[in-house]
Amino acid sequence: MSGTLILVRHGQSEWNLKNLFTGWRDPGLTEKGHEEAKEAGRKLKARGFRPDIAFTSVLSRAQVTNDHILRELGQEDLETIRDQALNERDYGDLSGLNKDDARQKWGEEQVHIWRRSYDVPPPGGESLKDTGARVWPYFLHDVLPHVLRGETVLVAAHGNSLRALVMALDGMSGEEIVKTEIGTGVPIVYRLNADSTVASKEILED
Ligand SMILES: O=C(O)[C@@H](CO)OP(=O)(O)O
Repeated sequence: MSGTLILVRHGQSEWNLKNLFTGWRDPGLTEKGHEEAKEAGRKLKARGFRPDIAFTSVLSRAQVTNDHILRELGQEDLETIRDQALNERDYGDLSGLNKDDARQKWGEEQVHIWRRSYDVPPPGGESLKDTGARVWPYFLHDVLPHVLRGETVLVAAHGNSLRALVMALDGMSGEEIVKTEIGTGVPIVYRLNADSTVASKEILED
């Protein structure tokens, strides 16, 4: 066995609450979102996790979530690497639109395909496959080496950048990933083997 990889989606954002496609737009967290992020930190502290390094995106909702977690752990000065590769999927022309309005305009099925399919991109944006094509190489090159050295690594990111990561780690098919949702502020803890396969996975839900 090698190290531990902790994935956390940011707490609820203002645009999650307003039901808007967000992607690379940069709204802040709601009160509930701040609380969810702190709770993620408390859960990790209660289980004795102490990250050696943290990674996050260049979007504030993920960075603030990372800050809350580190503060709860008493590790606010921990080295944190920010990279665009961990950003949310780019929702292209859908960014800023209301998801219910989009369903009215294009139909329930089409909107679900854009939101959850593996390889159908929304107009002007990234499919999950496109998102994985930047998240996975970054993970392999920058994040995984820390885990394989036996470290505990925190990644605070986004619903779809984490879906891409989980899909690859769990070896899911394009059909399986359609049903996979990542909850806001819910830590997902992987222990990886020395050959980088998954030894165990635990979702720290209430
Ligand atoms: O709007 C977004 O960027 C994402 C995450 O909030 O939404 P969805 O769950 O529809 O992929």
